Amino acid sequence: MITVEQHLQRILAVVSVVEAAPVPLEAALGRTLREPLRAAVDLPLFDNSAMDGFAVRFADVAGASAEHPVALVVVADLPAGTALDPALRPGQAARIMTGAPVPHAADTVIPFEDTRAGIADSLAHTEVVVAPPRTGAYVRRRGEDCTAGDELLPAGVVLGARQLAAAAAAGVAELTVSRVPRVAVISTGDELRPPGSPLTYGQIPESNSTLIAALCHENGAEVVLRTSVGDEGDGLRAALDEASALGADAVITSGGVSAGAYEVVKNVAAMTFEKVAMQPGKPQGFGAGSPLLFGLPGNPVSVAVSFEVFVRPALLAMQGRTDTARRRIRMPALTGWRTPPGRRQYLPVTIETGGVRPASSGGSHLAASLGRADAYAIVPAEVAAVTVGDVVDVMLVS
Ligand SMILES: Nc1nc2c(c(=O)[nH]1)N[C@H]1C(S)=C(S)[C@@H](COP(=O)(O)OP(=O)(O)OC[C@H]3O[C@@H](n4cnc5c(N)ncnc54)[C@H](O)[C@@H]3O)O[C@H]1N2
Ligand code: MOO
Repeated sequence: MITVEQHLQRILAVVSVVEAAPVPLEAALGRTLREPLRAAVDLPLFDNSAMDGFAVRFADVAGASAEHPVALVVVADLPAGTALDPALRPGQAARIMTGAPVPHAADTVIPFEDTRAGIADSLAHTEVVVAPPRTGAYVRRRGEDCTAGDELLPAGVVLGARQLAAAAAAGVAELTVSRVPRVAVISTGDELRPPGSPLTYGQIPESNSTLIAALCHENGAEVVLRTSVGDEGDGLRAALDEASALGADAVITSGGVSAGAYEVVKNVAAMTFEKVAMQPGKPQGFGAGSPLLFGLPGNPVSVAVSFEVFVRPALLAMQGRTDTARRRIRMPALTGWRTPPGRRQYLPVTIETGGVRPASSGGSHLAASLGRADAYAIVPAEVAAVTVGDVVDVMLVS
């Protein structure tokens, strides 16, 4: 048996990064950034007001209080978007709304709440009844967030909502991102029928392609072919040819890689087969050609775990992602469980207050229980059992 790291290393050693091209922000969600995002403008672009109120000269209002209000003459009205920059003489103020440019002649903003009449009759005069805490109060300074040319994101990060919003805010309309990798998903097994179709004795619903396709989408890849083939005949060979014709970057098969009499993937696909010291996911096939071939074992939990451990890092590396590892935390076990001898365990668990609890007994066929899991507990090969309170590594997947 080889270790998880050995198998992963062999895979990552032959992954090549797909092409990159500029796309509009609307098309960039979930894609990997390939050139750093640099701000096109200063943020904020200009000194502007953080509050609805009055732009004032600090010196005029420094001594204001309820007992000694300071009366100011309002000489301008500044909504957000205005291009006005009125001059203010001593004793003068400009009414200003949140986001409007603060006149160069002002240095401080007084919110309506700190004036006697507030917004009422605020276009001609106002009386300030609370002194601002300091010069510059409620003024959002030009460039305090970033200045034009600053690197806001490095190449290699995935673009989510917050990253795209940062680009938009910084005046950037296009980002250079990786092409979406193309994946073919092939399930194997005579017993498989589409979910929901009538089943005769011995048949089961086909679920691995649903799992793998969803995981591909979650990780930035598109599924260009999804099919199920039998254990005998030319189905697998034809599906592999079709995957190549469709320009697949990777093919992910499930089933047909262990020690039985009808191991179609083992018989047909140009893969090397290994036993990896993990449970589930022991039998693994991999083909280093083009497309890359991943031969995952058929058991549904084996598929889910194998995808996380081997396929996901490869798909992310293909997109140029610098961080391909799932986030791991350490949490106590809320109940104990048994572990397989000599193999690293990846146990589906639920995260609860104060720790993790097994989502199943650990059998690699327990597909329904997998629906409850939001993480995998990772237990080293040399640990024989986990007891309540033991702190375990937990790989977060949702
Ligand atoms: N004599 C041995 N038998 C087995 C070994 C072994 O070392 N020696 N390894 C076991 C382990 S561990 C695993 S994991 C499985 C892997 O088997 P295969 O990859 O050959 O997968 P199949 O036999 O085709 O299927 C296994 C299991 O999963 C079900 N399955 C398959 N595909 C799907 C699908 N698309 N959707 C839902 N369920 C699927 C299938 O019906 C089987 O129950 O081998 C052990 N045996
Ligand atoms: O290694 Mo298999 O994936 O345990 O069931």
